[in-house]
Amino acid sequence: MIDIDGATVRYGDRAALSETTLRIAPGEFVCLVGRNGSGKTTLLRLLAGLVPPTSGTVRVDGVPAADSRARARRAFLQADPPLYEYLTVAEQLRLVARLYRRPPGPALARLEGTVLADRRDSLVRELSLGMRKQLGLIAATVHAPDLVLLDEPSNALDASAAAALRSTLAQWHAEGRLIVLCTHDLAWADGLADRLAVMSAGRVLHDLPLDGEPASAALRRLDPDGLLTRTDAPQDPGSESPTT
Ligand SMILES: Nc1ncnc2c1ncn2[C@@H]1O[C@H](COP(=O)(O)OP(=O)(O)OP(=O)(O)O)[C@@H](O)[C@H]1O
Repeated sequence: MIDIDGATVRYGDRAALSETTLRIAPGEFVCLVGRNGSGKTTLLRLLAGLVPPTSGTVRVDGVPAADSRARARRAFLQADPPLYEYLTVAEQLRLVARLYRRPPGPALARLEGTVLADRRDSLVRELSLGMRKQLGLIAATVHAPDLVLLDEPSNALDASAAAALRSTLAQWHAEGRLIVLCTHDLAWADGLADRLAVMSAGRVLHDLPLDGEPASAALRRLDPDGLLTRTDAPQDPGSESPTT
């Protein structure tokens, strides 16, 4: 269970999140959408315990997001995953598995069927961005987390890696894990997400259940001119009163 209550995050003078409130039940799959700079990554970083709220609270299963009990059950796939550049692919996974006191075998087995299958002995610094993303996802989830946070996970993936990721996410969702994914590609929500959280100017402006409807259709009804997601839209609707 995620409970963000009136959370503000400031970077110096700039409020990246402004009194944001969002609740997500166990097992839900929520897609965060919104224009560049609307606060999606900051919200994920807040949930990952990487930035503290300047005011307000963020709790994961009743404990603050930065608490080690929350960290042990959570994975965060960042847009460019932090990896040890001078380890090989296999060494990276062995190291992370060891840190979580897990056997490395299941993580290494997940390389099969990916472009990394024959790159186990390549240094991480020699991998392409799409390869790094695939390795980053396996490394971030060696501990079978119940809460998975993903920042633009499909960016740089080819069609086959993107399809594999979708099927992994569908499986995790079916297993009851809570998933929060931020994306500019609304098609990613289709058939996967239960809800869209539409962000603007540092707030969740709309919390939109999908009920099986394609995300683009649901969003078009709410926002026919695309003001909330188009990067070339003329004005920022986040200055209006929030409605949910
Ligand atoms: N480390 C930082 N220092 C200062 N300002 C930051 C920092 N990170 C983000 N911001 C600011 O916070 C606001 C929200 O940024 P954030 O990265 O959360 O948006 P986003 O919705 O993820 O954007 P995008 O779609 O472009 O990835 C922006 O105004 C951004 O300039």
